[in-house]
Amino acid sequence: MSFTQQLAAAWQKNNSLLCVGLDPDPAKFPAHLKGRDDAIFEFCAAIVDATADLVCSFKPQIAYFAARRAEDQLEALIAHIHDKHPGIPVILDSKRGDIGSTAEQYAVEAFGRYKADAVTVNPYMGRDSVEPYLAYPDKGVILLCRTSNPGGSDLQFLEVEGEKLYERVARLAAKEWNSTGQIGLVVGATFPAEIARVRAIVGDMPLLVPGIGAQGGDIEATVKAGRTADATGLMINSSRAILYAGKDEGYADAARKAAQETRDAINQYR
Ligand SMILES: O=C(O)c1cc(=O)[nH]c(=O)n1[C@@H]1O[C@H](COP(=O)(O)O)[C@@H](O)[C@H]1O
Repeated sequence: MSFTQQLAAAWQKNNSLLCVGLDPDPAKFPAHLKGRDDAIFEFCAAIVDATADLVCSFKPQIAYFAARRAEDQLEALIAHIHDKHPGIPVILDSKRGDIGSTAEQYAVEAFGRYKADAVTVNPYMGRDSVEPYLAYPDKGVILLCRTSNPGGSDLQFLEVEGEKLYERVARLAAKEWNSTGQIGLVVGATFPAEIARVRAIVGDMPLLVPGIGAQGGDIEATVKAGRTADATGLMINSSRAILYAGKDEGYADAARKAAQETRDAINQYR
């Protein structure tokens, strides 16, 4: 099954547009996990098991694993999701962006090593930095377009030949690069007007929308700007607000409650 088919099935099955981001920071772990060799895996797997029926996808962020030499725990976590919660797509958030021959290696990393269903990619080096990922016809390739961070405007909002740079990325992605039909775009929840603009350019393409929760993006504005005619089309990511909803041994239950509330808040506006 392709990434977009898997995502469509997960939207339906769990009645959810919520993507739980897995950004494990050991400094924020509950005391009973501190000092354990497998703490990162244990922390994330408990969150995954507590929220898997409430989400349309999981998004592990590679830096949180690589910074602590915990890539083996990232591999184990993705295998755990595939094994215990089949059908929930895993987006590896690595935001790679390099020229073709090196991008080929990053694609092997994401799809061969980690067995992710989709990967985030920085397309600002152009077409040939995206193409190597499209050699995997069933895999999702989610391109940064209009990012949620304040500095995103420094470059992405520049006017180029009559359009904004992020609009050019959206147009190229939808009209010229999408040979597999598996491209998606990142648009921040902190910029709902631009979500609407991107939606108008790209049709039904899936949008990964981070920025609700800890970054303060507005759920109602995000959903109304980004939903498709069938009230799907979005993977609305929340990481810290779910992962660290609780501080003690009950953290997974607290994460479930936060995920449920977020999913329901999103569904209210679909
Ligand atoms: O590609 C991303 O996932 C991403 C793009 C973007 O524009 N903004 C953004 O915050 N992200 C990621 O989404 C997550 C947001 O985390 P929280 O702010 O804790 O919900 C982090 O993993 C970020 O790296």
